[in-house]
Amino acid sequence: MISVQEAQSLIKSTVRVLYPEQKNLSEAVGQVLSEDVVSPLALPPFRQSSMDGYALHHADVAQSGITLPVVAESRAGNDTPQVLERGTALHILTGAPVPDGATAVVMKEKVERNDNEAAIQQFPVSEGQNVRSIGQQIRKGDLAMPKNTYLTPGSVGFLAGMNIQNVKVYRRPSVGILVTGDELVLPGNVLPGNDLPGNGGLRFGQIFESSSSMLAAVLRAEGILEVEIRYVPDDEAATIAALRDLTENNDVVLSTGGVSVGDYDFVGTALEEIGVETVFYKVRQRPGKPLFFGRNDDTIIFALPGNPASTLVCYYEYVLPALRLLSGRSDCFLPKLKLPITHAFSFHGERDEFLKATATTEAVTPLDGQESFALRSFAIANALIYLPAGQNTVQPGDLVEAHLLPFFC
Ligand SMILES: Nc1nc2c(c(=O)[nH]1)N[C@H]1C(S)=C(S)[C@@H](COP(=O)(O)OP(=O)(O)OC[C@H]3O[C@@H](n4cnc5c(N)ncnc54)[C@H](O)[C@@H]3O)O[C@H]1N2
Ligand code: MOO
Repeated sequence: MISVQEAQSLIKSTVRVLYPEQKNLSEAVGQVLSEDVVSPLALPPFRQSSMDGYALHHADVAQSGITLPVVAESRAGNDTPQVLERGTALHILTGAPVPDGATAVVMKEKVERNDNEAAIQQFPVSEGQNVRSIGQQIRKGDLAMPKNTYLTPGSVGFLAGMNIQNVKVYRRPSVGILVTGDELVLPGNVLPGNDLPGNGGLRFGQIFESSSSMLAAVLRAEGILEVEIRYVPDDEAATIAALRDLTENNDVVLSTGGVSVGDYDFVGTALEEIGVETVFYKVRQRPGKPLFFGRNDDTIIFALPGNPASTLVCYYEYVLPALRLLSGRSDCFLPKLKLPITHAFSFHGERDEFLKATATTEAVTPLDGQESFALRSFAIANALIYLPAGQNTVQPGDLVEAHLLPFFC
């Protein structure tokens, strides 16, 4: 059994970034640039007014109240270059080209307009005031965004403003999910005769399968939509066949259940049978001890423990970082904050604990119902508290490490 830190560093050292692809800019948000983007033009491309007002030569305003004739107008979209004579003013609107000869724009609120004259109620007027210079944001040929930058909506807007329509980004992984378990019934798949009052549609011994919807949901939240889900009973041959198919067809395979030591846990045998190389098996943590991580050619494989809360903790702490590394992100782990805990908590044993919690920027509260079979606390959690085995008793106000889930805002 290895530590949480050893497991996470093995993931970092094992996972290699996927090859890049050309993507339409509008579809590339959330992906990582695989090459530098250089600006093909200066922004702004011409001298622009940043205010509605009057363009003039700043030296023409020798005192407040000076009056200048208004000789022309420039509005946004004006495509005719203009020249301003000394001693005159030009009515200008925000975003419009500033004429040659004008060195400043005085905002409308500081001007009294009478017919064709503008009385400037400001002194002094400084050179360059309210004028955006050519290339003030970026010059032609400058590095706009370096390789390995994560594309946010802001990045998309910035690049669109340079007429960049396609970008080269690291590919997102495709994911195969293998769900194992004889006891599982797919939601919505209630068999005739089973919908007896009071049993919710289940036969004795059955439960509704929840982990595949949950995994598809966290993958969707990460922008991963290429997801293939296979369901198998606790049967060795079926598990081997499905795992082999998924491993051949995907960058990442996640299995749920059947990875512990039970007589009907066939995932371990199947992994061995198809030749998956073990990177680690079992992590000193609760929940999620029987986590397996391995690789087979270009595919990485996580066998996630079946208890749904264990599945999700392992997803956030190990699978998500691996998916991000594959996609070219280096900031792959959940962000961490040291926060005071609001309630006392203690545990026994030698495994580190991950507790479902609600966090604010001020404090973190462990939730009731930490058992690994239950998702009720996870349903409202926005953080995990990480307590190493050495910190097994905490009092209100003690600082603990909170790992913020992607939904923490
Ligand atoms: N003798 C031992 N028994 C167990 C050990 C151990 O060390 N020795 N470890 C326990 C721990 S910790 C965990 S976690 C589980 C993991 O076992 P598996 O990965 O083999 O999971 P299963 O037995 O198949 O399922 C566990 C539990 O979760 C439910 N489940 C499974 N898949 C789903 C799903 N897709 N949707 C909803 N619920 C699911 C399943 O019905 C079981 O209740 O092993 C312990 N045992
Ligand atoms: O890890 Mo098990 O995940 O303790 O229930």
